[in-house]
Amino acid sequence: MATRIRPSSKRCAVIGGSGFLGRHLVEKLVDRGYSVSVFDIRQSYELPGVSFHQGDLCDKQALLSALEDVSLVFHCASPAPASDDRLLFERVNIKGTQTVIQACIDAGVQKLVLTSSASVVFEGTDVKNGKEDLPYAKRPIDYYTQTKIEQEKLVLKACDQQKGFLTVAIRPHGIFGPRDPQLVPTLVDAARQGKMKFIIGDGTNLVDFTYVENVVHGHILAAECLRADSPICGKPYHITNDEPVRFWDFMSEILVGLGYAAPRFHLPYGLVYGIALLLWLLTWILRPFMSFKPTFTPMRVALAGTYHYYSCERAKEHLGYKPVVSLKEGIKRTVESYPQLRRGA
Ligand SMILES: NC(=O)C1=CN([C@@H]2O[C@H](COP(=O)(O)OP(=O)(O)OC[C@H]3O[C@@H](n4cnc5c(N)ncnc54)[C@H](OP(=O)(O)O)[C@@H]3O)[C@@H](O)[C@H]2O)C=CC1
Ligand SMILES: CC(C)=CCC[C@@H](C)[C@H]1CC[C@H]2C3=C(CC[C@]12C)[C@@]1(C)CCC(=O)C[C@@H]1CC3
Repeated sequence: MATRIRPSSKRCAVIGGSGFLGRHLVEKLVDRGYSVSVFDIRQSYELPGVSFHQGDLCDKQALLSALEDVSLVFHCASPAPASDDRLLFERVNIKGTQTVIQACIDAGVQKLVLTSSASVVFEGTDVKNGKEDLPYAKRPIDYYTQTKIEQEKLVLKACDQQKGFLTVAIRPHGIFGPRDPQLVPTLVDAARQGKMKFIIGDGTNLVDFTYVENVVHGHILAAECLRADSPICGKPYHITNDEPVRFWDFMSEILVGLGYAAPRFHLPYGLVYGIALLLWLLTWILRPFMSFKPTFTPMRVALAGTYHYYSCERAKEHLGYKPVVSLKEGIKRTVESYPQLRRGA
C-alpha cells in the first residue's frame, strides 16, 4: 500500500497573501524558513521562496492546487471592509470560508489559522478591555462584521482534534503599518479635503491600534502552538499592541507626522452619528442615480467616538504572546513609510 507522504510542517499557504496583512505574514514566514504558497485573487509582488496561485477562494479546485503538500493554512482574505456589497461579503466570507475548510480537509491540511476581527463583539457602544468570552454582536455595525462573525463560527466549529484538523482564530484590531491601503490613506484623504478639523465627542475614548508585525507575530505563534493536545484548539485570541490609546491622539500623531494639522474642534458624538446616518440613507436611496462615498460613515463615526479596546491576556497566557513593536515605534515606521502621502508631496 502506498504511504501518504506527510506534508512538511514548514510548508504553508497564505490565502489573501497579496493583501496588506497577508504580505507581511508571507515575508515573516519566509524569514523563518517556511516555504509559502500564496493564494489570492490578485498577485501584487514576487518573492523568492514563494509560489503564487491566482484564483477566487470560492473555487475549490483552484484552492486545491495551492494546498498540495501543505500542512498549515492561514486564511486572511476578505473583501475590503469599506465596501457595502452585502452579497460579496456573504459569498467570500461565509460561502468562501466553507469552501476553504472543505478544501483544507480534502487536501489533508492539519492546521487552519483564521484572521478574524475583534469587531465581532462590537455593536457601536463602548467595549473596555473586552475579553474573548464576550458574546458575538447581536447587532453588528455593518455587513462586513456580520459575515466575519459567521466566518469565525464556521472555522472554530470545524476544529476536530480526533480527525487531526485543528483550527484557531486570531482577532486583531485596527491594524496599521507600511503598505496599509485603508487607515492612513483614508485619513490623509480626509485631511487633504479639509475634513480632519474636528474631534468627534470629547476625544478621551481609548481604542486599540495594532502594528502589523504584532498581528503577524500572533498568527505565527498560534500556528506553532496549535497541536491536538493544546488548549488553543477551536478558540479565538485577541491580538493587540496592549497599549490602548485615545483614538484622536493616534490620528493626530499620524497626521502631524505627515505634516498635517491635528483636529482641534469638538463636535457632539450624537450629532455627527445622526448626520452620518442620514447621509448614508441618502446615498443608499440615490444609489441608482449617483455614486458618492461619504468619508464619515456611521461605522467610522462609531469607531471614532467610542471605546473599543480588548484584553490580550489569553494570548499572553496560551501563546506566549507579547507585542514585538511598541505603538510609538509602529507609528514612526508607518509615518516614514508613506513619503508620497506627506503634505505637499
Ligand atoms: N485591516 C484591519 O484593520 C483589520 C483586518 N482584519 C482582517 O484581516 C484580514 C486581512 O485584512 P487586510 O490585509 O487589511 O485586507 P486586504 O484587503 O489588504 O487583503 C485581503 C486580500 O484578500 C484578497 N481577496 C479578496 N477576496 C478574495 C477572494 N474571493 N479570493 C481570493 N482572495 C481574495 C484581496 O484582494 P483584493 O484586494 O483584490 O480584494 C486582498 O489581496 C481580513 O480577513 C480582515 O477581515 C481584522 C481586523 C482588522
Ligand atoms: C474618522 C476617520 C475618517 C478616520 C479615518 C481612519 C479610519 C479609516 C480607520 C479608523 C479605525 C479603523 C478600523 C477599521 C478600518 C479603518 C478605520 C475605520 C476596521 C473596520 C478594519 C476591519 C476590522 O476588522 C475592524 C477595524 C476597526 C478599526
